[in-house]
Amino acid sequence: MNGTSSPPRDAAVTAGAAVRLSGLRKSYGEVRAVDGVDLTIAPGEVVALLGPNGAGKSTTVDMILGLTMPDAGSVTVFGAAPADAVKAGAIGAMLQGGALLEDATVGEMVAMVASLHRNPMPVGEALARAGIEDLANRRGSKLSGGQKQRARFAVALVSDPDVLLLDEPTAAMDVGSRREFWRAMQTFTDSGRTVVFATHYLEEAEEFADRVVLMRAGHVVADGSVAQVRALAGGRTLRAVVPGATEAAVADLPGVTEYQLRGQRIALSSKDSDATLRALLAAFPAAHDIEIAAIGLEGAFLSLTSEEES
Ligand SMILES: Nc1ncnc2c1ncn2[C@@H]1O[C@H](COP(=O)(O)OP(=O)(O)OP(=O)(O)O)[C@@H](O)[C@H]1O
Repeated sequence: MNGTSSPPRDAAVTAGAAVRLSGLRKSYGEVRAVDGVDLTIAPGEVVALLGPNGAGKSTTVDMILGLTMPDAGSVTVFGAAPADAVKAGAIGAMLQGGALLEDATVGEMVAMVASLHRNPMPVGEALARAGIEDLANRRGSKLSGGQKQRARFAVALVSDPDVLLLDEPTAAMDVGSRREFWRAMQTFTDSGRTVVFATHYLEEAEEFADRVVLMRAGHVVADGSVAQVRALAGGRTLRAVVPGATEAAVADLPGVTEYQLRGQRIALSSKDSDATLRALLAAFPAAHDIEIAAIGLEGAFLSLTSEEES
């Protein structure tokens, strides 16, 4: 788990990092949009950037893409400056409201972007991966919000990039489209590509990211696996009926941070519910009606992003 001043991971990862941000800062007038971010993302990681409105997610993404110049600090993408990585086709991006041509068809737009790159994937493949083969002949002006997002996805994919940066990719999609989008994304990440996405949908981070970077007011306030970030805010709750349970035995279970015992019923919070459950069943094999509930990323998110500004 890394905090705001996370040390670089081991040297090999740092050297071969897909994305490396070091001391990154960007202010707009008085607003410190990004205020000292250090982050090393390894190839193959799927990272969710989470945070409330104005946390600095889009500004961070824009700096990784070379669209915004940092005031201080550095960004490298596979060791190169963002502009060079973009030129080499190593980065694909899907931005909030990224422009699409009104009069060109989806197929034409994707083909146009493909022609700018040295080793693009076939246009048909990009359309298929984005799940919009049937929209190849539809003009930009005729697309729904969700379809536009998928057209942007095809555009982002066609250079066959090593890193995909997605700023709230599913914002305009209905539940079904969102699911399909993430299924398509899974195919992309299964091939070892790196994905960094900003989202407000906690469940998307929970379901699809290997790693969650929680931002608030330009800072990284938590960085780790979904389970780690959740644990930061209190872990999970476990309830069970446990014949023979005693206060001392419950208090002794590993990971327990607080507990209540009423007759045979226990309710506890644990920072390591797997260890707690194993020990509980070993000590009390007759335990039954066991329920474990995650505090949820939402709980962690709220508690970590609503703290008083330090
Ligand atoms: N071009 C700009 N000019 C002035 N202020 C800006 C600009 N871009 C961003 N900001 C400010 O910087 C801060 C961070 O904005 P940013 O868009 O990076 O946050 P975000 O986490 O992506 O938010 P959201 O979830 O609402 O998209 C905000 O206070 C925003 O108003």
